[in-house]
Amino acid sequence: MKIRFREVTKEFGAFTALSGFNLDVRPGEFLTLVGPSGCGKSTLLDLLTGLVKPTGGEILVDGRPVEGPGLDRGVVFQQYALFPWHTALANVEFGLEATGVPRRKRASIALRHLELVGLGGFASHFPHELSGGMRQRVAIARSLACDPEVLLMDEPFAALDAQTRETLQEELLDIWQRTGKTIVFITHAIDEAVYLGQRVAVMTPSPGRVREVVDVDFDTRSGDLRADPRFGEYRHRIWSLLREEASPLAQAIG
Ligand SMILES: Nc1ncnc2c1ncn2[C@@H]1O[C@H](COP(=O)(O)OP(=O)(O)OP(=O)(O)O)[C@@H](O)[C@H]1O
Repeated sequence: MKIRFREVTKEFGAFTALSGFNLDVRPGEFLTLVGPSGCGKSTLLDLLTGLVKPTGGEILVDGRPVEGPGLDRGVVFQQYALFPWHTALANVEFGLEATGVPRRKRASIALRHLELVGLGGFASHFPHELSGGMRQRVAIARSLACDPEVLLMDEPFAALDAQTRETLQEELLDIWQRTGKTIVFITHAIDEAVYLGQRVAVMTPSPGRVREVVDVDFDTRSGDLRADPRFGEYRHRIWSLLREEASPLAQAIG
């Protein structure tokens, strides 16, 4: 297994955010994680990056406990987190500085990754000259340029309009297929989880744990997956799981 969460608990003072959380992620897998607001999705990602320590249990990457942040794990957040005073190229290069890549090599690696996300012609643009979708592409390029084995994504497309979001979803699948990265992708959106994930881990409300992992098994990932009748079936299955877990009040008003 690439990543293992074993009986992970996370408490913030008296509040338990995660309890008995178990999940395995396979090498090269695209796993999506859905759950209600506040169920601990972002906390899980913080644990996986090593920015936060679990209260109990363990998180293993390649069989080794996560001790802190590492270049083997790249992160893309909802907010672009680009430096406004740097060009797209310099933003991607910045990520490479930490990896010890010699200065003269950084520009060519950065450009190659801007090309990978379709922004080869925008290397000298500043973030304010780019659309939201383009800025998020730069953020993805910056993470990929460091060549992490695992890409952790926390609602990276949530702030984008529907059409841009669908375009970026397609592009991300393409990048995943080309690079073979292991991707853990957090989302609120059931459609997005089904479209992107080979498996969808459905979480319970706080304290979060895995309710069920749904295998999403399309014959092929090419073509319009959303038009496949099975897309609707998976969507409904996940919706039902989330609804079963919702509070009686939410069910009554929902
Ligand atoms: N540093 C912290 N101190 C105290 N409580 C925290 C802290 N970080 C998170 N929490 C709490 O832990 C719970 C889980 O938070 P988290 O952000 O992981 O949820 P989430 O599933 O990502 O939510 P959303 O989908 O709304 O982004 C929330 O109730 C939150 O208030």
